[in-house]
Amino acid sequence: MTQAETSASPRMIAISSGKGGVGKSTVTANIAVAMADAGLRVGVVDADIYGPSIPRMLGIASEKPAMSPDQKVVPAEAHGVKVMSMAMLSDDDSPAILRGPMVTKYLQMFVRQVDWGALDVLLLDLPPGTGDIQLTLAQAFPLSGAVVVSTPQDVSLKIARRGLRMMEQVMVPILGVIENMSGFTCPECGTVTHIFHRGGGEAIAQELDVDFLGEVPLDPTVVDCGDEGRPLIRAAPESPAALAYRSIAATLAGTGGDVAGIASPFAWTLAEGTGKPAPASITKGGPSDRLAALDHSDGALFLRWADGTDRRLTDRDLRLACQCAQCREEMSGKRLLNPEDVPLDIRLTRIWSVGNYALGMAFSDGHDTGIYTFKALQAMVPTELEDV
Ligand SMILES: Nc1ncnc2c1ncn2[C@@H]1O[C@H](COP(=O)(O)OP(=O)(O)OP(=O)(O)O)[C@@H](O)[C@H]1O
Repeated sequence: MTQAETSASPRMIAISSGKGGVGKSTVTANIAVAMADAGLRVGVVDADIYGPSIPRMLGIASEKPAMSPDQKVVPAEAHGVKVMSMAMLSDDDSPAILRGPMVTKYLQMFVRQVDWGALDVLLLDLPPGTGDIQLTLAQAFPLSGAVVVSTPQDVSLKIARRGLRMMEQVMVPILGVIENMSGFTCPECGTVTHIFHRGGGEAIAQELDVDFLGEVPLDPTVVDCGDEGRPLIRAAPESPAALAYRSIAATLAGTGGDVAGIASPFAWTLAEGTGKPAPASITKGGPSDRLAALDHSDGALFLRWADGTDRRLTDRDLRLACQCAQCREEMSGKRLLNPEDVPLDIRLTRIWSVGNYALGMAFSDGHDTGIYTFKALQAMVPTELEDV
């Protein structure tokens, strides 16, 4: 039975890198084909909106995509992999002028407005870096996990470490580290020689307690393959780099990476009773930082965590705890909201998921800019008595 038959949505894996040019897109294209060869239904979102290269690497012609009868974009398909990329929508140069919020908008469209059909895995080739765009993307999608690609050089590994920390902050599980261009494959005899310091990726993985997924050697054929639109895994399937791609793909396809807890995204409108997330199963000793159930009654929100513990917080306590810039001074953390201005009968009106790590909440006073991290919700103690 495939993954898609057992779960409604595909496993969404982000392929990230702290800096550009480390081979993130090449890795994405090759492991996508390796997964498709292994029988998985695979999609790739080329989220590297400023330098989309997946279509070229997979030999996809730059034609405007067709629309499905229900007005969704039909993804391109090559080597058994479905692809959506900015390169398919515009000229090469135009994406660079997009600002951060537009990038997120486009990418949400790439995930939700594309006629993917049934998929087992959706790989997201993220833009390089650890800035706002990457953070927003990690928040916008219910990612099952992220992979960090790095090269063996010290500076690149330091940057990879930053990328891993960023994913940790937004509670995206890190599925592992890939070291690319690790050693040189001789074009004559296929022997791999380590020209840079070896083992840095593995050391970072160890240091941060995540898996080391493998090392892909530097192979001049990779460059020609990328330019010819034929991934190495097809052009030289027995080369050391192709073997590495296949082994990484097998590990990623096999590892859980599924997020325990209620399915996201969701948006629950309390008055209408629409969009309430279904409760998820609870495992003894399960993760305490995943939400397993949400309920609301008598002016209070009930939260149950995946380890079985729960918490009841009144709507007013939640409104008072808002950490947004209107309610808290950013630097000092001082509360700007006067508790006397918050009516005793204030009510929650909407609750929605923010990535895998927080809830957004709207209240009957019209306030809706607060983001409540699971961590903050767990640490909350009722404040109403002392505030009134
Ligand atoms: N293992 C490898 N051996 C040799 N060349 C490689 C290898 N991996 C990637 N390359 C080459 O390195 C260059 C950069 O690769 P790629 O475009 O995949 O990097 P990227 O991290 O996605 O870059 P960007 O910052 O543009 O997103 C390409 O020319 C590619 O062919």
